[in-house]
Amino acid sequence: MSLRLKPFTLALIQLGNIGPSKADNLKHAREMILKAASVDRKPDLVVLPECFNSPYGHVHFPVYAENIGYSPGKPYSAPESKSESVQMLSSAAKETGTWLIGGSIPERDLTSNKVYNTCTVYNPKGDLVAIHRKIHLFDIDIPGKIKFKESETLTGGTKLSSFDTEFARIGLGICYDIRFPELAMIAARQGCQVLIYPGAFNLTTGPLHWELLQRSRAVDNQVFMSMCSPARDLSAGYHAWGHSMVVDPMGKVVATAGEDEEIIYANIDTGIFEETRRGIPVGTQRRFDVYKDVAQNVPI
Ligand SMILES: O=C(O)CCC(=O)C(=O)O
Repeated sequence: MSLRLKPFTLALIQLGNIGPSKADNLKHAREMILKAASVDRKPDLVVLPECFNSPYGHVHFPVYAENIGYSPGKPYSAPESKSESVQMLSSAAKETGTWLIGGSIPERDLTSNKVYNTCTVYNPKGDLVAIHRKIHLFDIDIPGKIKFKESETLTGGTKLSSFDTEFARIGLGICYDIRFPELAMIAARQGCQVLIYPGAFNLTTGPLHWELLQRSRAVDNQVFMSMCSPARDLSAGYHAWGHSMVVDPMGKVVATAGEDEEIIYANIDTGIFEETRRGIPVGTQRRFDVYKDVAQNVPI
């Protein structure tokens, strides 16, 4: 059943000071969630970046990984979770009374022993209501620039994820997932009006692709698209691009951060959503009769 988009305020925390101490990372993230919520017009939804509790790199994932008590097909829980990150996020959502997309953390599935890059989502009561395991792993090699291979230690998720709030249906992805338009397209067709992907692009692909990809997914699907990055830290092993961003369904950047730690806010406006879909009705003009085979597995 589709759910009507209502106006709401989104806060993105471009978190800095992510170092080797998980306890310090969690403490700082918690302080920033409280700070993001302690403004006159409290945001409805607060978002953290990808890998906010650990340094970013495949060697770190297994070391920082936590079991979050999730088994596919079983109801989620938060209060019973033994994961210190889940406990912090759940209590911060409850304390602030806001929805919270808890960026992502390395997650270990105790049954399979596999490690995932996982986003967890909490309602204002602190219940864990959704999880997304990064589907497309960040394996790239641009000679002389950047080589990264998440698949050395991570396994890709196998499920699309979204959740319903009282103001929107929100589709989830993590970083590299944005390069695969199918994910966003399916989420939009399933009624998501807002797509939020915690991410951490880099200084090679960030300048060219970070904004381009978000504006593309927003325009393709006539949705709000947002990615939340860590702040740039040139003393860390991985240099994040920063520039956390919110794009509206016409492709306009409505909020953007710089490179440093910062909280940005965006008012999600239903007018532009409705006008875009009314004015450019691509949603009802698709020619599946012509491109019905597009979903076939034909490599480019
Ligand atoms: O796609 C990119 O260029 C960056 C992706 C990335 O940093 C990630 O998936 O963590």
